[in-house]
Amino acid sequence: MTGQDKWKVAIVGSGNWGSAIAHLVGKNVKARSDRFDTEVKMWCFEEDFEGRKLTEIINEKHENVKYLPGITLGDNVIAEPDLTKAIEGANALIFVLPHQFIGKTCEQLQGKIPAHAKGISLIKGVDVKDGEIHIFSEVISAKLGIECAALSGANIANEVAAEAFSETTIGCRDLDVGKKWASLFETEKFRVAVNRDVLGVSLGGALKNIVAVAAGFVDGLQWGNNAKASRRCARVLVELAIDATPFFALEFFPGTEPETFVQESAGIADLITSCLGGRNRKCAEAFVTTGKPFDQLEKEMLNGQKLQGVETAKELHQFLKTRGKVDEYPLFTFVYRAAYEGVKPDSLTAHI
Ligand SMILES: NC(=O)C1=CN([C@@H]2O[C@H](COP(=O)(O)OP(=O)(O)OC[C@H]3O[C@@H](n4cnc5c(N)ncnc54)[C@H](O)[C@@H]3O)[C@@H](O)[C@H]2O)C=CC1
Ligand SMILES: O=C(CO)COP(=O)(O)O
Repeated sequence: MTGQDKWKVAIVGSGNWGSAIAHLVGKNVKARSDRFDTEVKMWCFEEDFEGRKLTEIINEKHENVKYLPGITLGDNVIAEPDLTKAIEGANALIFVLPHQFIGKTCEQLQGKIPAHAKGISLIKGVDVKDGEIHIFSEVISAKLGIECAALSGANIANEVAAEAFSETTIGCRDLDVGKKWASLFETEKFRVAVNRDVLGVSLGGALKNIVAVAAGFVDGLQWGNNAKASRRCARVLVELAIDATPFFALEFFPGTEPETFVQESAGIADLITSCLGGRNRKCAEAFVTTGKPFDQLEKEMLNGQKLQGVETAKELHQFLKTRGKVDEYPLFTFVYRAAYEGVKPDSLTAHI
């Protein structure tokens, strides 16, 4: 399949971001029916909501009442609880799940996707196993035997769904295919840039989730605005983040283009929006103010949505340990130790 063929789209995932994307894609496939089949199936991990199946409610109300209430999905977006049925006949697959679920989901899809199909990963995280690290586009490609691009940016889902202005980046090795993906997502208010840097686009989104946790600690500590702006807190966090992310990317993912972190929405822009308004930041602030562990805060504060930052900090820590590099990434290591080993968030300034 090339950028010229007509695409039939399926969305694998239906959480907060998955549903926001379904809102955009549902509209775009109708408006661009010369390029896309107008029906979009969206796989939902089935659950009960107020005594009924969530998929039934979504298909009746055209709204994901649990993960994106108040936003219409369009009657051409069909929620489907059976994964195999959801992807049947599709040749363009959008993967948008919390990163901890993608491995098992791909295993269920093995042998069911034609080799000419195209994939795109909207997942922010990394896969760490047996001392190896991979971005999720690589995991999807390896497990399903299809080309897989990446989309990432400063994209808080509720804002994108409400059609507030946002930018994003698609990394795709074949630029024609990348442009076709862009035409599936782009609206006047959701601007899409395309480059070939699948690694940089993916790593910016994965690593900023850890930094957003540290930013939440700083907010929770309530040291005031002077401290937030000081060299040892916010500025150091951001400076370290700006350094550490491309440094990590170039060390372990050779071929990453460092400009992506500076120029693209998938880089610093996402770092900023996540440190200001993301779920990782919010729960990390509460971690400091309440003293509750992250898994409890996730349950109490996110209504089924999933935190990615502390999990990524743990996975990255395991990886850095196997490579003897823990001390070379003090910010990532600090977040791991504060989240899992009882290191006090207020010792941040001593650690970085
Ligand atoms: N929400 C946001 O603002 C943004 C999220 N992202 C990224 O997109 C990815 C998906 O995030 P969201 O759509 O927000 O998800 P979410 O955080 O809303 O997670 C809830 C989703 O996980 C599903 N789920 C729960 N248990 C499952 C299981 N065992 N197997 C499969 N699915 C299961 C739920 O059914 C639900 O659809 C993440 O990597 C996230 O970092 C990227 C940009 C913005
Ligand atoms: O990726 C995001 C914004 O671009 C969302 O970040 P959180 O998962 O911290 O909400």
